[in-house]
Amino acid sequence: MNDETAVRAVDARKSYDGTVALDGVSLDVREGEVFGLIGPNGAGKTTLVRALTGTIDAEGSLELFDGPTRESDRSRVGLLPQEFGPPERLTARELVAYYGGLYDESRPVDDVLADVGLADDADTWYEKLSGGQKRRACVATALVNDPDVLFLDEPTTGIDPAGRRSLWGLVESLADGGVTVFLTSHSMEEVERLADRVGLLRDGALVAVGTPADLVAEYGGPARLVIAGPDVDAGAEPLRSAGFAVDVGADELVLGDVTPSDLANAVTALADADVDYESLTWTEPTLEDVYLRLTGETFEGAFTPGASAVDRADAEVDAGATGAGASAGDAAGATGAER
Ligand SMILES: Nc1ncnc2c1ncn2[C@@H]1O[C@H](COP(=O)(O)OP(=O)(O)OP(=O)(O)O)[C@@H](O)[C@H]1O
Repeated sequence: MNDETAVRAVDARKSYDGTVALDGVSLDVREGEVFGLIGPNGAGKTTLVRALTGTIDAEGSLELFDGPTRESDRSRVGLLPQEFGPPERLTARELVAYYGGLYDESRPVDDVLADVGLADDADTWYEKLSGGQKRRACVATALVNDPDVLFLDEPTTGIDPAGRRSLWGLVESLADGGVTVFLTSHSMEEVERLADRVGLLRDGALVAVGTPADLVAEYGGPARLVIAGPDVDAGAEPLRSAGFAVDVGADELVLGDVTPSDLANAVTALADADVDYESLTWTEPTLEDVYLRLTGETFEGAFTPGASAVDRADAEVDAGATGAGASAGDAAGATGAER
């Protein structure tokens, strides 16, 4: 990454028949940076991608490589639109070759197909590819001109987990090679993994921009401990007496602002009160929490399954082994938790 600006919007505005899609968006993306754009359906992500790539007109200043988007060198730009319906009666190879033919110079088609994991399906009709394979073929059309800036509008929708990971690896290697990537996605895992910085769009306005870690620190909220089981509500009062803030849900207790050093105390309070439970899950905030908090979206039981769950047996063993004065390190170690 360097300090040159690859993508810039200054006060970008767009309305469709009275519907405000972009309400004054300003952002800069540096060369070699992976920028992730997130936001609810209808927030304006696709509209911003279209404005930045010049596929729609918008008010404000839209720039690529320090010049107006409309005047930019198209051969330096790759675009995977959210909706893309190429001719079906072409093989994957012919499709990518067709797009390659639109440029004076393009990459060898088979190399591009190999990059997206379609080497073995190069001669399959587009219409006979699976949904995920079609999406990969579409990604290949965006790569064939070897772009310096690549716009990917929900690239992994419909792609299976292994294919998704291989596409993530591809994006990472493109970024390592200096390609600027502007990515929209509804997968917080994808954005958290790939993006150097993330922007959250809501109602056409950019409400937060930062590195995933900074956004999580600022907006993610506290770590939580979720205690689950049909009889756990009996643990609410003992845990409150032990100093925890406790929310009682359906077959679960949610303890807010729990640090690793608090875990053993919670286990001990449950054991002392003879409360039965099936699982303990300690969860650090993630980008998904940031998203939910900043968009105001929520859903019943909106607790992300933890990265660090202990089953009851392990918890009891650890509580028993360390006694009432269990150390923070022991408890955190039992969950594999990291701060
Ligand atoms: N061609 C269009 N004509 C009329 N309204 C449109 C058009 N394209 C988008 N809109 C409206 O503009 C707003 C932003 O849409 P946009 O597709 O940019 O959102 P998005 O964040 O990409 O959504 P999603 O996550 O569902 O893809 C929405 O209210 C949408 O209905």
